[in-house]
Amino acid sequence: MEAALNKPPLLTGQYAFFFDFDGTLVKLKPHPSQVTLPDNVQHHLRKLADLSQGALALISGRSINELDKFTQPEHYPVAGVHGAERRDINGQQFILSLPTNQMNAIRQQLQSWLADIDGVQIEEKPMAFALHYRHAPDRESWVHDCAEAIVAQYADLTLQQGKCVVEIKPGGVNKGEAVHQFMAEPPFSGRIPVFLGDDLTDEAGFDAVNQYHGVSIKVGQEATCARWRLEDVPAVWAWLSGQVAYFEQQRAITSRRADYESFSRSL
Ligand SMILES: O=P(O)(O)OC[C@H]1O[C@H](O[C@H]2O[C@H](CO)[C@@H](O)[C@H](O)[C@H]2O)[C@H](O)[C@@H](O)[C@@H]1O
Repeated sequence: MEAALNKPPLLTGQYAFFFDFDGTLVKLKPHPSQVTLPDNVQHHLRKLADLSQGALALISGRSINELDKFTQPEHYPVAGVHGAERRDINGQQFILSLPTNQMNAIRQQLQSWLADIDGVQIEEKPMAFALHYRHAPDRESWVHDCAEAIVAQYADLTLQQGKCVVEIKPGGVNKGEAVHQFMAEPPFSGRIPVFLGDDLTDEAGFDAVNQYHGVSIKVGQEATCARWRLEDVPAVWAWLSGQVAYFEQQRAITSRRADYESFSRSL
């Protein structure tokens, strides 16, 4: 583990919240379809979005469609596939798509190399492929070779490493760019960004947030450019619940003070 980082301080200002999904809001599971977002965490996310005037977004390697299934009925502002797709607070979508014939050719190549390998899973997204080897650790280097061979054929693609996964995604997109795009528009602009994430793809998000002198929070023990650290997913849940409780208390105090001032003016 690198230099010890402290737990984040209690946040007391006007913030914009950015959450990674897998390994941050939900515990990692053997298969991508097995993760669940607990009801109380959903509840706290909803409250935090309300308390920050909607300045809360998910920024994930998963597709927007997938993320919406986990958070329904809420449709948060969201960046999916590491920023290749994004939906703003008004529901407007910005999609960087790949040509259909390119997606077809990649799918075919990946299937011919990897489809019958036990424990390797090809996850297809609208403009990317994630190659999972959590259940075939001895195949890691073969999976990486295949991903590199694909990327070598297309100038518009790049690799993204993750936990037991290597992804083939469009070049030039990353979570940092997604943070900048959200921060340029309401209700995020003018607020201090906070980003929580656990994996390599989140480092670009931390870097962007650090540029705003914001609050970057690494979940887990690996090396990072984040400035604060939380131990694991349950620690994120506890932090979220504590922040919501604090903001609610502040809102109640402000409202009582307003009542009192209006009462004293009426005397
Ligand atoms: O950016 P994230 O929200 O963290 O998404 C990153 C990738 O997460 C998923 O894969 C990871 O989580 C799975 C479920 O716990 C786990 O089985 C897998 O080994 C991990 O790599 C998701 O499947 C990918 O599409 C995301 O890009």
